[in-house]
Amino acid sequence: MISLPLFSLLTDVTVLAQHGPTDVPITALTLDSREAGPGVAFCALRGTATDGHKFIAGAVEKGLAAVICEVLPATRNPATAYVVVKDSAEALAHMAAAFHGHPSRQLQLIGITGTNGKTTCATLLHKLLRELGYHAGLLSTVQNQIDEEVIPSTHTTPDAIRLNALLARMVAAGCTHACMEVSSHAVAQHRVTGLRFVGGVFTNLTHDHLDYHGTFDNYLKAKKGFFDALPKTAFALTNADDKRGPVMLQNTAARRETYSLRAAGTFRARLIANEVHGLHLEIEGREILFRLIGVFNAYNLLAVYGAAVLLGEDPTEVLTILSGLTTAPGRFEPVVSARQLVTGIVDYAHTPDALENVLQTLHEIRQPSQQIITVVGCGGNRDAAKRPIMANLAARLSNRVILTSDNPRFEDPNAILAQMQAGVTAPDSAKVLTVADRREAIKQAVQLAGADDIVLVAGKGHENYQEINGVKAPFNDKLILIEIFAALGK
Ligand SMILES: CC(=O)N[C@H]1[C@@H](OP(=O)(O)OP(=O)(O)OC[C@H]2O[C@@H](n3ccc(=O)[nH]c3=O)[C@H](O)[C@@H]2O)O[C@H](CO)[C@@H](O)[C@@H]1O[C@H](C)C(=O)N[C@@H](C)C(=O)N[C@H](CCC(=O)O)C(=O)O
Ligand SMILES: Nc1ncnc2c1ncn2[C@@H]1O[C@H](COP(=O)(O)OP(=O)(O)OP(=O)(O)O)[C@@H](O)[C@H]1O
Ligand SMILES: N[C@H](CCC[C@H](N)C(=O)O)C(=O)O
Ligand SMILES: [Mg+2]
Repeated sequence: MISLPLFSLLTDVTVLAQHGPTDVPITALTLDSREAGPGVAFCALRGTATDGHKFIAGAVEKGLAAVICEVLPATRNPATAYVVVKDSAEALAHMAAAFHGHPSRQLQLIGITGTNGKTTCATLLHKLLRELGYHAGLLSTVQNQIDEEVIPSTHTTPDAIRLNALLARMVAAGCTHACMEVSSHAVAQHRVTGLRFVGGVFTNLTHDHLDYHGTFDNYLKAKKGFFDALPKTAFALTNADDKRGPVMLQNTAARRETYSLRAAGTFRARLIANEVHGLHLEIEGREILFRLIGVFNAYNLLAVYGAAVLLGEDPTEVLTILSGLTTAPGRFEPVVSARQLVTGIVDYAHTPDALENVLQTLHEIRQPSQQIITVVGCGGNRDAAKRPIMANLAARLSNRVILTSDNPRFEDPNAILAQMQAGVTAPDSAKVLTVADRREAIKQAVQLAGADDIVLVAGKGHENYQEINGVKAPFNDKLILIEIFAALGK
């Protein structure tokens, strides 16, 4: 069990005031008063729904060792240490890193940020490092991994306590490298503050999460914040073809590197062909076939190639391994029916840009006779502005569309669907059906599909649940597609 004196956790924290004992032993950190108890240091965070400061008194009653807060409570327990800081989330991140012995400093830690492609790039880089022979960890939306051991993930980027605990487990298991996704929420909430990265990668920035960040500019600032905090020993690798790619490098101390399919850059690729069985690319003079499909994946592959070369790996060996890798679960994943009459594609496209890319890719690789039937929904309690845009795109780029539910959470599924329908233009409306029940929607799409047609089921990818009113019921697009193909004899 870890037990460290409070003062040793505060080395990197700017303390405004301190009351009570300073050398109390801390055996656990928490950001949730419900986990309070003897030996625990509770950080009171201001959240989106409530304020952790409200729970300080209740937590202290449970025998808390220390409280980290922005506002000192008027009544205090003399046996408890109170540490006043400017920003509790920032303080918590530094304390969590110190509590776990700064595991990021013992790893080659690479962070990947951007609207789309983080999971794909982090997963590919992890697979690549494993095939190069390293012990390596992964923190991603789909799952966390220590080498091949899978640890379920709850967030794209876990909170600072869980994050540092996971990195420490990686170090203990002998990992030399770790790849992680850095979400904009994580940057805004200081989940990654205090970590030492050897490299940062930016994929792209398009519409998402405006409900949380308020404006696109704030969303951009959150992503850029990650690059701004990179040390000068790190590399900062950005997508030169993305409108916001160069902005990411503006204020970073890190070594500035770029990748591009269209312009000059440290790492350059040329698209030779984008076909149903994969991508044919020329990377730095070498022509290679890859198993991933879609031009967007050419960017992901190039980003991963660049990161690996910047880590000092041999370019030829990296390309050889990359050419054999398959995509992350639920990312443009083909599901072919037993009798091969219909092709299903399960994809995690849950933003307008991702959906457009995936549909565009299907247009590029399909035979002219193949129809595209799209099943798509938009998440509840998430950015509502993307709903009409996604429905509009789906209708414009598909032969038929079934609008359905995707984790309605605490919203009325029919209200979400009405907002989606509002984006469909009158000429496209005849192509669009609305079926709130997702299983029924997938079934109707498969029924509509003729021989050889393509059914795209978008939005949930690897997810194995449908979240309705706070309850996650088992639901997996891929398994349901397989079941429906069998039931309908396709
Ligand atoms: C919007 C958001 O990011 N919310 C995260 C945030 O919760 P919150 O701000 O709502 O917290 P709150 O309920 O207001 O409570 C404030 C504080 O009081 C504490 N509290 C609360 C009640 C109590 O009795 N006692 C107590 O101490 C809470 O523990 C919290 O520290 O802090 C929590 C603890 O770290 C997170 O679990 C929670 O993630 C929620 C579940 C979530 O859905 N987050 C999503 C949006 C998210 O983070 N997504 C990103 C990116 C997705 C992507 O594009 O890939 C991710 O990285 O996963
Ligand atoms: N480089 C890319 N550019 C645009 N779209 C992409 C790119 N890579 C993947 N996509 C699309 O975005 C979807 C999500 O990809 P991925 O899971 O890799 O992104 P992510 O950034 O991890 O998403 P999240 O923020 O939800 O964790 C994919 O299913 C695909 O449709
Ligand atoms: N990381 C994203 C995932 C969205 C996936 C989609 N299926 C949804 O539920 O909206 C989020 O939490 O906003
Ligand atoms: Mg992800």
